[in-house]
Amino acid sequence: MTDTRSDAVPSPVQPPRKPTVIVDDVHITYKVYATGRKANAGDSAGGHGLLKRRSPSMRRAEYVHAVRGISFTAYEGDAIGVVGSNGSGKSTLLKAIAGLIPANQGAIYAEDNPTLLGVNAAIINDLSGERNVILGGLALGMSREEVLRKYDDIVAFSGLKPRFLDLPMRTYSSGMAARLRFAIAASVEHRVLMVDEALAVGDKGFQKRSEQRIRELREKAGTVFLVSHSLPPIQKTCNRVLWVEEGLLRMDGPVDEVLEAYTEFTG
Ligand SMILES: Nc1ncnc2c1ncn2[C@@H]1O[C@H](COP(=O)(O)OP(=O)(O)OP(=O)(O)O)[C@@H](O)[C@H]1O
Repeated sequence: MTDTRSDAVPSPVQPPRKPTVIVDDVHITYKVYATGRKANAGDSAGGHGLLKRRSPSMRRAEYVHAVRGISFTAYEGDAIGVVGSNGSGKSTLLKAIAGLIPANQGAIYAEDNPTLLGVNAAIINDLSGERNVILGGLALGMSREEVLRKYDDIVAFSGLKPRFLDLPMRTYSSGMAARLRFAIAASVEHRVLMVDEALAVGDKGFQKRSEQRIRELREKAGTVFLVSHSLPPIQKTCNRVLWVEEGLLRMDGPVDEVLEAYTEFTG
């Protein structure tokens, strides 16, 4: 439509921003089998219950509608904070964007393969930190030579003392393991990187390095999603925030505006 008003000021022409992720009316429902007493009410004919094999028909299926019709578009250069109460559907949404769980309804279009980096990301606990760096790098598409070239930087970024690198990862604290995972993932340039709570685990130095890395990824026109219950990392790195509550997108907008409303909501 043409603006015919004589006082209309022509806006400067901006190059169109390129979408990297389009989430279109996505619904995700988990089907869970309840194993509580009620669910096993028909299961009382003999046996001591706990270890007894139950046929699926005897278990009560329940449905958790974790994401209920969320839509938004992310663009290159966006760093998007994702906030919301516990259990509101943030991780479920990111897992679906990463292609780890299917949407029951709606569609997700993503450029490249979005990488989800979570505190629970796969790591082989019986292998040493060193082996995990190499395997993790290979899994992210680096060549062996590339991983070896970046190895020292990855370890330095993680802030782990080198002696730990020879030990199996099961001997690491959860914070140490999360730092190493972030360091591995941050060594690759991602078009779409999603970080779920990983920044909350490190000390101040690690948090600074992580925030800096997120800014760099964003400057290189990647898209970063950052789920966090701690708001300062979002304030420091993001240009936009999605607020998810009870599976619905409650707000999508500039950082200050959304965080102000969210803080008011959470008290
Ligand atoms: N694997 C699963 N099976 C069944 N229900 C699940 C599963 N994962 C999550 N849920 C349920 O889906 C809903 C959303 O969970 P989700 O983990 O996405 O929330 P969240 O916003 O990331 O929470 P938090 O901030 O506590 O990490 C919750 O009700 C949760 O109980």
